[in-house]
Amino acid sequence: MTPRIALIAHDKKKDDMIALAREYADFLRTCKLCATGTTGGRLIAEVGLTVDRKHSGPLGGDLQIGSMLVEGNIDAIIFLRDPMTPQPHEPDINALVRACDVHNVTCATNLATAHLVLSQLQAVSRSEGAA
Ligand SMILES: O=C(CO)COP(=O)(O)O
Repeated sequence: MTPRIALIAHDKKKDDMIALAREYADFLRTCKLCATGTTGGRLIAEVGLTVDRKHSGPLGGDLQIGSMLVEGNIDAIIFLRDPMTPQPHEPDINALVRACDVHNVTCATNLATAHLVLSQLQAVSRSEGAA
C-alpha cells in the first residue's frame, strides 16, 4: 500500500528536512505526501517532490493535517519541531501531536527518529515490491 506521509518542519529545522528528503527522495517519490505550506514549497522547489501543500503552520496547516490524520488518511508524520523557539501556534502543534497519540499514528519529532521511521517504511515498501 502506498504510504501516506505528512512532512512538517519549523523554520530552523527546514534545512534538516530538505537534507532528509533528499536522502530518501527515491522512496518519498513513491509515497503520497502532504506538508504544511512553507515546508511543502521547499520540498517541491528543492527536492522535486510532489506534495499536497496545506496552509502554513501558523495559519492552520498543522490543524489541516491533524484533520486528515483523524479521518484515517495519514500513516506517518515527520514533524521536525524546533524546541528552542516559541511558536505562535503552539496549541495547534500540541493538538497535532496529541492526535497522533490518540489515533496511534507514527510521529517522528526529531531527526534521529525520522531516519528510523523512513528507513523502516522504505524497507517495508521494498519488501512488498519484491513479494
Ligand atoms: O509551523 C509549522 C508547523 O507547526 C510549519 O509550517 P510551514 O511549513 O508553513 O513553515
